[in-house]
Amino acid sequence: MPEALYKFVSIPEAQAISLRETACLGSDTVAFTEALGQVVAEDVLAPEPLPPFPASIKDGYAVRFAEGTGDFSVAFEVLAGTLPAKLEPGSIAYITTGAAVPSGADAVVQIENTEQLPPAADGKRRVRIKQAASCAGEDIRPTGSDIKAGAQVLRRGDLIDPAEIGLLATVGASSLKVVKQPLVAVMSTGDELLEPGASQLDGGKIRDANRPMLLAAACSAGCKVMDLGIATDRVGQLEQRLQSAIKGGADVLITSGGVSMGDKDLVKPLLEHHGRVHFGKVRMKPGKPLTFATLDVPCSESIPDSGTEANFSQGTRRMLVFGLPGNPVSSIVTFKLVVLPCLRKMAGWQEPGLRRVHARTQQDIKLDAVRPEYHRATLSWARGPDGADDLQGEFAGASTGGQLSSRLLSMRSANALLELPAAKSVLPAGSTVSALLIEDLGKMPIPEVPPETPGLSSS
Ligand SMILES: Nc1nc2c(c(=O)[nH]1)N[C@H]1C(S)=C(S)[C@@H](COP(=O)(O)OP(=O)(O)OC[C@H]3O[C@@H](n4cnc5c(N)ncnc54)[C@H](O)[C@@H]3O)O[C@H]1N2
Ligand code: MOO
Repeated sequence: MPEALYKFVSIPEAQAISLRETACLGSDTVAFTEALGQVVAEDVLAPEPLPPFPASIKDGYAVRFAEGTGDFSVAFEVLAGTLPAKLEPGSIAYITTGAAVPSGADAVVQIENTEQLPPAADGKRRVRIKQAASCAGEDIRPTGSDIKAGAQVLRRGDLIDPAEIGLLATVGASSLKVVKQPLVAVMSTGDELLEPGASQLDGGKIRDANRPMLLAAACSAGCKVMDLGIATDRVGQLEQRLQSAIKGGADVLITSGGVSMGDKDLVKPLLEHHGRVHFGKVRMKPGKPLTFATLDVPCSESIPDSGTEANFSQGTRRMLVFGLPGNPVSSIVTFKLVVLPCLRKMAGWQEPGLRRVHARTQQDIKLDAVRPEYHRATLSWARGPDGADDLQGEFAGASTGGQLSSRLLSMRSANALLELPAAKSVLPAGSTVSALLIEDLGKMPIPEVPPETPGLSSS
């Protein structure tokens, strides 16, 4: 059915429908070093306490707290990674940070609070404790004070960032169960498209921007990808690539182009032929013809029938298909708003939606009379009214300029989509709007600090 005959859905409806059709993938066991960006599928427990022994927090001397200040002979040295002897009364032991505190000692005095004395007649080192430890246990990490034996260090559903990799290493979890990464196939459609490496643009051609961009977007969402190339506007070409996605085991197929009203907009009919189109028109700008379908396709791997090795039955599986509009900005914006939450849900995220903050607009913005707009903007942190107070600051949302859905430059350095209502009016600069985060705010630009006015600087 042509786009005109589809019922409009809103973006929240489109997100709810596509998420409802999306299931979390199964789990895989992987080496912990390969797990970055994935979601943990089982709780991870610490098999032993950390530190596994009482450990010194400082370079200094292991002492008996009750013996206080005075001159002591240094009985032995404890270096990190060695096993100490017992400390007898009346002596102290040199110790380095992280080394095991000898039994008999119950505090560590840092080097700064001691003084080297001339060696004793038997050649033993002697040290003066000038300032005693203030309590028993000072500068000692007790056994298990960082992590108790049996403690849950990662919970099912946690996302693995570098710190989690460090935790897995700490507890010796050399492999673990994680939710599988979705396999995402991407194709571009359109007779006008050339490979990005094409040196000349003759005869009405342009370079294919969407496929590399969407492959990169899927990669940065932690997915595995399959590049299906460019399909010309012919049913056979689209069909052949669809079959490649199915045979290749793709969980998701993303197409771009060919979803609007033209004679050559063939994606919707193709998806209707093979599966169920859940929506084909979304009340949003950019991205109106966004299309979502589910296809029940043969499993790429044969499933062994119970017990009999020789007998394999062919099951079916669900493949999601997102037909994104061809305009490059519409493609990437609909990817962020609708595809990304589904990829996250498949990968095991508990809260797959985009995060929302408030931002103050920096320019007047003309609103679209009919469609709510997702206006590309760069958020930065604006300081409070006196220009110095970070705690009273807020996000400033600067428009990336012309918002035509062909102008990919409007996505450059955009880290948020301002959610603007449809209205026949202009939203004045200084308005507070909600903004959906589409990039890591840790990379947002740092606003310049205004130069100090002479004579007004605070002391
Ligand atoms: N009569 C109507 N025409 C259009 C309507 C409409 O409601 N009535 N909607 C417009 C809107 S809104 C959009 S968005 C586009 C989407 O169209 P398609 O998804 O069918 O995309 P194409 O027509 O194939 O391409 C649109 C535009 O984008 C360029 N393009 C396509 N693919 C790529 C690519 N891989 N890399 C770079 N650029 C690409 C293409 O050359 C076109 O300029 O439809 C409007 N039309
Ligand atoms: O929906 Mo389109 O993306 O306005 O050009």
